Amino acid sequence: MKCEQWYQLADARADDWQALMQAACAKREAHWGRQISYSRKVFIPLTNLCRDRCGYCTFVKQPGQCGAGYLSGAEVLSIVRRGERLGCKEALFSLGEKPERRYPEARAWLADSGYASTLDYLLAQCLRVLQESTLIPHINCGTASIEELSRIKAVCASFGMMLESLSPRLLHKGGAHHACPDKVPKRRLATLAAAGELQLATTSGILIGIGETWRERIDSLYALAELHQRYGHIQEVIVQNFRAKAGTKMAQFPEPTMDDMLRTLTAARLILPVEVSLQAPPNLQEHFERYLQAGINDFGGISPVTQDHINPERAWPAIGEIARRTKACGLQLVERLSLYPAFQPFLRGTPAKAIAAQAGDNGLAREQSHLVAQEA
Ligand SMILES: O=c1nc2n(C[C@H](O)[C@H](O)[C@H](O)CO)c3cc(O)ccc3cc-2c(=O)[nH]1
Ligand SMILES: C[C@H]1O[C@@H](n2cnc3c(N)ncnc32)[C@H](O)[C@@H]1O
Ligand code: MET
Ligand code: SF4
Repeated sequence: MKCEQWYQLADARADDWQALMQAACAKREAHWGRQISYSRKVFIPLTNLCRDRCGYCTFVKQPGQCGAGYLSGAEVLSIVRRGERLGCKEALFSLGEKPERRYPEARAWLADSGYASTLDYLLAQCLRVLQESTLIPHINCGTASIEELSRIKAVCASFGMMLESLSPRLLHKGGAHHACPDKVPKRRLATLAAAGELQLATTSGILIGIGETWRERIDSLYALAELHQRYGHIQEVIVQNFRAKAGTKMAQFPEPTMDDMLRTLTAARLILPVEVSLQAPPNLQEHFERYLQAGINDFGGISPVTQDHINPERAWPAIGEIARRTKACGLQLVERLSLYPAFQPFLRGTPAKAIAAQAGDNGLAREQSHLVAQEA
């Protein structure tokens, strides 16, 4: 289907969508089979300070609202050790954008600790996790230059940055991305392209229901598909539904419905190349198993240890519960590693060794080496 035809589906009838959802499921099954994956992770909010002000975000804090401003090395390691004990494989470092450019407090903390920037501190913590634990960092630090990304590549297996939306209107006064230099679509696209140049396995995605139109949503999906066609580095695309949060500028903004999610996921599955994993989070909607009917093959990072620091009021369903509801849909929930196997050749040095150690002894074939062998 052409881009123009997707635009026109904005006001399609339920019947039309039924057939498209079936096509999305058939496409999923042809490549991913009947297995739906998730990654067992710990979430490490290295700093809640951020120079941006997204209208939907409760993660962001001001100096004085978040202790020292940064987690200490000991705090990071303590989260990681708890994760190791519960079989986690991924350490998701998620943090605010370049807070030292906004806050003297952040600059002072970094200088006292011997670091020139948040990125330097992040890289030091990731290296330590890589060297001293069995977990592998997945870094979600926002926009970055190609030089920064090449340093990032040395200490992780994969990088994540949501495109969010290509809509430039969201940057206007009253929009979700007003006063957010790091949410300018061009800068997001440039970061994703630089990751492609470096052959850094990348997770991206869109946040839906933040004021974008259906057309803009389709444009965002096409932009991600084109990036992957050009560089081959997009390992997964997340379609995440906006949740309104008290205390934010968008507290009264309407949330996307289940139908919005199903239609967007269907479009994503049919627009993106099939080898790009399609992920939706199970904790942001009651009947998340319905996403399976729109062609997703992955539920993303789920933690038995930490909360979802981005959506702290939305507890993850227990992994057993997700497995049960997936099975009731005729599919099987399986654990995967943070890096998909097609991307192992991207890795060099320490991250390559770490992934080989995680993938090496699971007794599965190479193409399934990102899956964790199930108990008999
Ligand atoms: O628990 C969460 N994990 C989030 N993840 C992690 C994700 O669920 C997986 O852990 C990774 O995709 C690795 O598989 C993100 C990763 C990104 O690269 C970009 C955005 C997100 C957003 C979230 C999120 O809101 N909550
Ligand atoms: C880490 C990712 O979490 C997403 N994110 C941030 N705030 C919210 C919210 N209120 N609802 C849903 N997703 C959110 C953004 O897409 C960000 O990139
Ligand atoms: N601040 C980064 C971003 O918005 C990381 C995720 S939000 C904590 O892209
Ligand atoms: S979503 Fe990320 S960039 Fe936006 S305010 Fe929150 S921490 Fe900052």
